[in-house]
Amino acid sequence: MEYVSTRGSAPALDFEGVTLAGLAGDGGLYLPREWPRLSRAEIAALAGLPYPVLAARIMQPFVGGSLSADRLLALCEEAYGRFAHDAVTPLVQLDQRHWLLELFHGPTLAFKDVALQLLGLLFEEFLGRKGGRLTIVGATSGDTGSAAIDAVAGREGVEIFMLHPKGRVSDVQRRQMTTVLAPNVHNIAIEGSFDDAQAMVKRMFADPALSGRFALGAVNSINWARLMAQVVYYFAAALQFGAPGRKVAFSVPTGNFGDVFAGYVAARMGLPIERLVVATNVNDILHRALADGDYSAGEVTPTAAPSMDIQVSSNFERLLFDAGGRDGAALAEQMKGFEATRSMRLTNAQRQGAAALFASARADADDMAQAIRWAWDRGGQTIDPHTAIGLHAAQRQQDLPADVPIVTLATAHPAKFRDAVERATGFRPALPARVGELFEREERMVELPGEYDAVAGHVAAHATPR
Ligand SMILES: Cc1ncc(COP(=O)(O)O)c(C=O)c1O
Ligand SMILES: N[C@@H](CCOP(=O)(O)O)C(=O)O
Repeated sequence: MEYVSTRGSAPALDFEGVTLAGLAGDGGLYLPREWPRLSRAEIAALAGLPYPVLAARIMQPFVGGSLSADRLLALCEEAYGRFAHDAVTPLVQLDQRHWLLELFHGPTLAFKDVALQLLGLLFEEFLGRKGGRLTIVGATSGDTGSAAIDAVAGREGVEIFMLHPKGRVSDVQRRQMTTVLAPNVHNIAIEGSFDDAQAMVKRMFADPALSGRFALGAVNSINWARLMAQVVYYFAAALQFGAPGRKVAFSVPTGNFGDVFAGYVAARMGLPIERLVVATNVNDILHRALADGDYSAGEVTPTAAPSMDIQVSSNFERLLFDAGGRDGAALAEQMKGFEATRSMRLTNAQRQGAAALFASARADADDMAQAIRWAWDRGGQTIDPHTAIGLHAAQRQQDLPADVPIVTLATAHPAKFRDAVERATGFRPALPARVGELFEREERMVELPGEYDAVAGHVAAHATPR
């Protein structure tokens, strides 16, 4: 399998290459040159497989010659063996129509674990072969940070510098990062928003002072391997509803467009998906882009769903490339314009390509609280604010055919955001024992101004050269 950049000029790489590279050298994001397709019979044959086996089967065409089938399966068994539910990503029914796909049974209680537990192992595998080292630079609005740190803490040959927006993640999210005291973990709280942190990370990849001295790697969903691992749970859910014989719709709480793009990949592989609903909070650039073609970023508004407080949504570029006709040179121009003005219009081809599968909806604070209460009224089901935004959007899809179930992706455990859940329901969810005594532990992080030179200088001073 060969991977190409959305901006057309970086060299094509194999799976091992894109996993270690993260961002493409031309500033674009890697995608497979062609989508592997599964026939209806091949999809039907996947029903009933244990999650790690299903994961290895779905991912093998993307991994190609970089790992043998046996080795990939062994890594999947190790990664998903750390989940607290046998099904890994279980389905829960809310009513006749609405279901939750619980993605938070991993070690850090968010959907990010599904991909990052595997990515940590892939880094170790590939670095072990080459004998190199990797300096990971990442940005988080709360969940990627803790999942990535858990996946790489203490691993040989890897160090991680994780930027988060100071004061804009929940206490549980912050402590899940800052109480990991392994020497290869560096937490940096910056003044500003997640968008500022993400822009700095992308700039580091293009900065010869850093990329020349250190082998930079990515754990954000700019790294193709993140998305690849997330494709699996769309298959796992749809198979339980009778795929390929029955269609399913998914509602996805969205920020950086990685999770919902993984659903798009599943559809491109042949999984019959009726609709993908992009659910946003008031940071609604994606809702505006899909509804009327206006992709213009405003200031980020802090909300009770902080992990979705994002305006510049990295993976949207992958959709614009694929749905818009895969013209890398034209997209590079379009993205250059966006980077200069923070605004662009989608082309007709991009809008039509997206409209074939995607719908969108936006939820404000009241919509979110109402959705949390609605689930609570269904037998005391607790959902977190991000999941609630997805559920709100799912409930707006009244035009779906009556026999199509709609599955909301439950992206975080409610206890990660227990203040918001308690405000909406009066019930305070307890943290599962597997995260330990978070509030008893020492924290370690540095605080830096939201200035590139300060942050890049800190990384350069503390990272280990290649
Ligand atoms: C709990 C939660 N829900 C939803 C999202 C949005 O997912 P994505 O950025 O893949 O769109 C995130 C962060 O990415 C998250 O942490
Ligand atoms: N919501 C994310 C933001 C980073 O997204 P990613 O999927 O690109 O890593 C977070 O919680 O950190």
